Amino acid sequence: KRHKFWESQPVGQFKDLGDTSLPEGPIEAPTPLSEVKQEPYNLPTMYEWITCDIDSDEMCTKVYNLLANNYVEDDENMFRFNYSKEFLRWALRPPGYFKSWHIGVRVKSSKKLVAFITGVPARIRVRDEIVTMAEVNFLCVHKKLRSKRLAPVMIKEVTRRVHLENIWQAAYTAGIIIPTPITSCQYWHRSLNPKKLIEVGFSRLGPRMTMSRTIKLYRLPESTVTPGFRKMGLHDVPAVTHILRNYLSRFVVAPDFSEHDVEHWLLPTEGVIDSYVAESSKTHEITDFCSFYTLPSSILGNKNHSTLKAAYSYYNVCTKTPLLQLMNDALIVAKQKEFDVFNALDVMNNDTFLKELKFGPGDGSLHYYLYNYRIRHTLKPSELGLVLL
Ligand SMILES: COc1cccc(CC(=N)NC(=O)c2cccnc2OC2CCNCC2)c1
Repeated sequence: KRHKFWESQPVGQFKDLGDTSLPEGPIEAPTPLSEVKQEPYNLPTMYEWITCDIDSDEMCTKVYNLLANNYVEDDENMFRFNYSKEFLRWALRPPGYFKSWHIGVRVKSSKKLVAFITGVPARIRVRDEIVTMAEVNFLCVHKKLRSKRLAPVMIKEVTRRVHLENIWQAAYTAGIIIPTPITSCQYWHRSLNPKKLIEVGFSRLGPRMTMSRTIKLYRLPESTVTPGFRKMGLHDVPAVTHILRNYLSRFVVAPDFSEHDVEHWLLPTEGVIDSYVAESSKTHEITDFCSFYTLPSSILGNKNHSTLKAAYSYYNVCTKTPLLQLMNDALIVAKQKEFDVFNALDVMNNDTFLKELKFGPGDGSLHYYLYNYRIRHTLKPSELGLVLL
């Protein structure tokens, strides 16, 4: 398949798959900062670049509305991600973030925001190398401006601004296959509110299943079972960082989280991120940890429901409690918080609980990519320890 743009970029090329003579690591060397293009790429005449200050409620609302109306839909165009403003502020302002990497395109005359792309800095370990990368996300072009080849120029502009900060690698995901996935993950869904999921067409009643039998199948206990299971607090950051770093060290690609990163990414924020620890009553040590983020979807064209409340598995670590039991407790608290569905990818050790906890396979894949970094062999999802938002 012709990938005009991606065949011009420093990414693994399909033709290179299997060529073990190519070294693992950066594909192109950094260029001297003086040689990085100083001015923004050209846009079609009537459009201009803007840096989106998401601290401003007005700008954050414009970004929210652009995404809510034009961002990723499922394959059957029945649902569209509906990231909240609080979620966007959390996702885009981690330690060391750059405002200049929150990039918008607007119509010069009307000042209407018509496209968006972002990067946030992250230290990512690839095998034994820790690489500071940009995590690129939220690439969105207004539905009315599709096929104007805006996406390539937005990708080049975020790349240019990342280069200006002396960062030369990036990580990103997509639901489509472009050159070249480092791994391809399956997504799985665990019904929490099966009646609503069937009403809105997210799920279908199984063969030889009635609605009441289906509701009974997915029923969960009212309360969690793990002793010492409680919400994570600020004072847990050092212990959570310790067990999380140890756990993530097992994977080929994983974030290199500091305590400061854990404080940002994993401390509970209402309606954005939920995280729980299991504290031993005897030793008071933190033995386990689970977390999920809140990403609702708009339901397109259902007369009774407008929003699907979805939880997405984030990072989970077990040192004492069986992962099956810890994740069942995560399902229980998600149900208590009235989520309709709990989603997970088959990354890390998730495949050990998905089927047993009654997750069903989703109808698509999520592909992970690195920019300007070659991985010698495509990874299995279980070798990946990175969850993007
Ligand atoms: C249910 O509403 C949807 C609205 C839009 C798209 C999809 C399907 C889909 N593409 N799902 C995922 O990509 C996905 C499924 C399970 C876990 N994480 C996921 O994506 C995350 C991570 C990548 N950025 C989007 C959120 C579903």
